[in-house]
Amino acid sequence: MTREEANIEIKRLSQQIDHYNYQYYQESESEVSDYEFDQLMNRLIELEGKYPDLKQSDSPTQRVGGTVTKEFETVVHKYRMLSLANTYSADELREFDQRVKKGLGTDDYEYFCELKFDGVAISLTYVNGKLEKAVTRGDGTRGDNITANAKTIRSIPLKVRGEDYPAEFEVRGEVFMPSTVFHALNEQKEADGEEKLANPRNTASGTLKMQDSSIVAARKLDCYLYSLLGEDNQVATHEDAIKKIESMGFHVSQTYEKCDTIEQVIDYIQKWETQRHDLDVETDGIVIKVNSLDQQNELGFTAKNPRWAISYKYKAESALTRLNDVVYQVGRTGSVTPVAVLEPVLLAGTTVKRASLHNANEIERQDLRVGDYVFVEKGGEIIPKVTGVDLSKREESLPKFEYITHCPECDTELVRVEGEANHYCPNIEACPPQIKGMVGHFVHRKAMDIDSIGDQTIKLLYDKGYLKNVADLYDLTYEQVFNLDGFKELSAQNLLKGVEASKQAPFELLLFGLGIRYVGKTVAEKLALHFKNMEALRQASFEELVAVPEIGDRIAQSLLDYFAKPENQELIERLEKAGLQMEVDPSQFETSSDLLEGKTFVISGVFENHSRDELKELIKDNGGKVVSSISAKLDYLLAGDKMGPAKLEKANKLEITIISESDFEGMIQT
Ligand SMILES: NC(=O)c1ccc[n+]([C@@H]2O[C@H](COP(=O)([O-])OP(=O)(O)OC[C@H]3O[C@@H](n4cnc5c(N)ncnc54)[C@H](O)[C@@H]3O)[C@@H](O)[C@H]2O)c1
Ligand SMILES: [Zn+2]
Repeated sequence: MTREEANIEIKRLSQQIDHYNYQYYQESESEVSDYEFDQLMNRLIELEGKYPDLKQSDSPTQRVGGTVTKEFETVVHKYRMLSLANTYSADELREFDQRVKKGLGTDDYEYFCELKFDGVAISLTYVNGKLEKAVTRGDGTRGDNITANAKTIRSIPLKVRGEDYPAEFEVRGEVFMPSTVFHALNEQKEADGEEKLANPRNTASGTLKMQDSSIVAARKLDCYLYSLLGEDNQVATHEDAIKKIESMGFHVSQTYEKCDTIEQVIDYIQKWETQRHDLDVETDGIVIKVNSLDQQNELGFTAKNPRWAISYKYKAESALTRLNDVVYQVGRTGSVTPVAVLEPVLLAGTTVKRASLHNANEIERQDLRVGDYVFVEKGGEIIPKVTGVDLSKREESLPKFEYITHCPECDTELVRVEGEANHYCPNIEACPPQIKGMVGHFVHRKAMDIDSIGDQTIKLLYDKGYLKNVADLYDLTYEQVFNLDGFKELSAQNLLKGVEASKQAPFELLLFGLGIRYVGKTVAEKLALHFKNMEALRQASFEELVAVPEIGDRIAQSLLDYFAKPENQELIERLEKAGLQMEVDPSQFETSSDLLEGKTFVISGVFENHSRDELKELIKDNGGKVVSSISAKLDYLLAGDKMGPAKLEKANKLEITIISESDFEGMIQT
């Protein structure tokens, strides 16, 4: 390689890495696997090592990858928040150990091993035992002030436990979304016909950057702390620090271990390689730290990493195999997903024949072609995925891949919604998987709860031509059901009993059961409570819809589209004739009261449990009034986080009663 070639490659790699960093930290998206990313970074480090004079001062090898955003206040870190050097090999760990030994001039040192939690780094500052601020890592020097969001995380104490804490200290840790929470969220997304989230890390990262803390609160994030900083901590080792953090009431993972030698560290790594999958947090490796804080100081830092720590990353298992075909699945909502059909290959102990391909963009980005040799990876997800193409193995004649234009099930031309990656089959009324999916959704436990009808029965009914939409359920006759494969007298009666009982299901469940795009369970509840009955909802204009708290443009438009279709109107008429509940049960209105009769409120700041719109609604429902400016006549200032100082001052001057969200909740409790 000539110097000129090296120069070109360094520039290209830097640009690529900058792009992936931006996507990862700013947009919370991974376009390549961490392993691929780390390979690019290693290549850049290698080239810069060979040609030191070509190294740019702002090279990604010299900087922490993140940036600060405009949406939050910028805070300068008291102690810089750095990255960790990383490795995928035991030999490189042994080299790290040699460097530590040399740097300290002794072999009298210990290591402290922890799992590397795959979330978002956070710094929490406590003054006099109280949480003062929570800041993201940002570019390492400056981060985003996300205190309001961090306060919604239950395991972050607002006040530390006990009396034995330093006057001012900082703890650092990783905010993450527990795997169980992530999977539940995705199930909900699927049921609501929304695009699924890629992984817990990106979801946690995206959630922390939301402007509305009440959504953050609903997302149930968690946080493990793994570092204590400050002038007056009175700890000599990292181990002491972890124990101290724990005694102050912070959440600490119980997976750490102290090791005397690097070989013990390697044992620890092996032990957790498989066990880590049983934890309710995604992990991508191990962090190894020199235990003594004095020795940490002695070793110091490079521009980007501490010299006293390193991370060992587990490589996702990967295999190379031939892509034999691409087939397409049509989901309940008509969304089309491509699936790779592979030459069977052994991966992580199982034979893999199919893998997910995400979407058309992804296929195009990878320039994937049938006949290619592709890399298949099994990460934390259960379904393996295609992560790349081995271009060196491509036959010259392979034609470029063409994504289908028509539905494989009903041959309707596919559409693509702007801003969304997937194609859709718009033929909701007659596309077989969509009909079966719709009925499956309707009878689901969380919707109309007709447990006498499962997927198998739906298929039988559909194949006989008895079921073209959910209203047909209420026209089923005993003879039809009795004559189905595998049905007897009792099972047929049971099925019809279940259908009959569903006529009493509450209106909001029916609304959810209809499977209107973006109308999930909570949205259905909100709409039902607001409009009270089907007719009012059907008549509602776009403006009236978006005026309902938490109903955005997208949901409103979806409802308008739904009710505009004559076949949907007909469906609803049939359901009404069959005797289903078309209005909410009046006993539900008893939440409202006249407890706040005649009282005026100003709402300011950001709240933990409710959005501002919800608070407004609650005040109105209980007879109170929301006004916009503070005057001497005002009764209450309902104050959340980030309230403007001017408002506060004015309220204090006029001696207005300032109440918190929980004070308010107390006021409307009956
Ligand atoms: N796929 C992509 O597009 C892409 C893009 C950018 C970065 N990345 C990945 O991110 C890595 C670099 O990111 P980084 O600098 O945020 O992280 P890092 O891998 O360099 O590790 C540092 C971070 O580890 C975390 N951590 C978790 N558990 C810890 C523990 N027990 N002790 C200390 N720290 C712990 C902290 O958040 C800390 O900031 C890359 O190596 C790559 O794998 C991927
Ligand atoms: Zn179709």
